[in-house]
Order: sequence, then C-alpha cells, then structure tokens
Amino acid sequence: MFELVFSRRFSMAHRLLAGGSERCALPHGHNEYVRVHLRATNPAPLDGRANMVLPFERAKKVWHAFIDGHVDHALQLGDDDPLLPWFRQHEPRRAARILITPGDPTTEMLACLLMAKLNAFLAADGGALTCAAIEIEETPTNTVRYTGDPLAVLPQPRPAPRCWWRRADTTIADT
Ligand SMILES: Nc1nc2c(c(=O)[nH]1)N=C([C@H](O)[C@H](O)COP(=O)(O)OP(=O)(O)OP(=O)(O)O)CN2
Repeated sequence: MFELVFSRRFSMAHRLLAGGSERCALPHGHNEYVRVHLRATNPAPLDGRANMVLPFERAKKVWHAFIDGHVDHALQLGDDDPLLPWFRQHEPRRAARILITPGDPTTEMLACLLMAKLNAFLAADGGALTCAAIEIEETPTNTVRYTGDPLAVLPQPRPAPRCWWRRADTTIADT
C-alpha cells in the first residue's frame, strides 16, 4: 500500500507539571519535526495515466498551512497550568496563540492531538486520505510514533465539537 509521507519543522515551548521531572517543569523549547503517513481510504491501482494517489500539493496544503501558521512558535500548556489565567489576564492577545492540551503537553499528547486534527482536515477535504501514523521528533534523540486511531487514546474532556482537535479549523484551543 502507498503512503504519502510529509515532514514539517516547527518551534515550540512547553512545560510538563505532572511527570515528576523538575527539569521539564520549567518552560523550555524544542525545534521539532512532525512526520505524517497518509494512506488512501479506498486504495486503488495506479491508473496508467496520472499515476498518483493524490497530488502532493493537495494532500499537504492545509496541513502545512496549519503547522506553519498556528503550531509553529505556539506555547503549549496543559489546561490546568496556572500560566494560562496569567496570560489571559495580562497578555490576552498572546494567550490566543497558546495551544492547550488536556493534561500535560507531552510529545505523546501532541502526536495524538495533531493526528486527530489532520484526520479532521482530511475528512473535510473529501476523505480520500487518512493519517495512518504520525511521528514527532521532539529532540534529535527522542521521537514518539503513534499508529491507529488517536481518538482511541485521547481523553475527551468535552463533547466532540468543543474539542479543537476534532474540528477542521485552525483553532488550537477551546474557549
Ligand atoms: N514520555 C515522555 N517523556 C518525556 C517527555 C515527553 O514528551 N514524553 N518530554 C520531556 C521533556 O520535554 C524534555 O525536554 C526532553 O527529554 P530529554 O530526554 O531530557 O531530552 P534530551 O534530548 O536532552 O535527551 P538526551 O537523552 O540527553 O539526548 C521529558 N520526558
């Protein structure tokens, strides 16, 4: 089976409060890579003419625009992080650029949230492709890979339409 594999780099900052590591509890940043593996929802043979699953440009346009415009340089905070009310009170315009996760913004969490978001984009574009696997390289020595349905392992803190990762839009948080 064919897979279309696309990579994108983004910068981010986060902190992890629940994992017990003091090092990770201070805000710190990474330059990360996200690599997605897309498969045809209904695989078909090459047609002997265009010989494509889907043009690369079509398959990655919305996704890369989302990563570049909304994930790159976002601060990632868990929904119970006390920095969130601080930003909302003192820097509300910047608070809009905070990516909010249910619990700590670990690489595992980010991988599944981004995969669910990508699947929402793909479904809204006709559903010809689905994301079969995602890898996030957090550092040159640490990568998280997830295959399968991200919704099977993500918490669902609110009804689906109020979870940003379920919507085919550019939001990275819920109000
Ligand atoms: N299961 C997880 N464990 C950790 C995560 C995570 O997302 N999932 N994240 C971190 C921190 O973000 C930390 O900054 C990165 O981890 P660390 O191993 O310290 O990274 P290094 O690149 O410095 O690792 P080296 O082995 O020294 O190269 C921690 N844990």
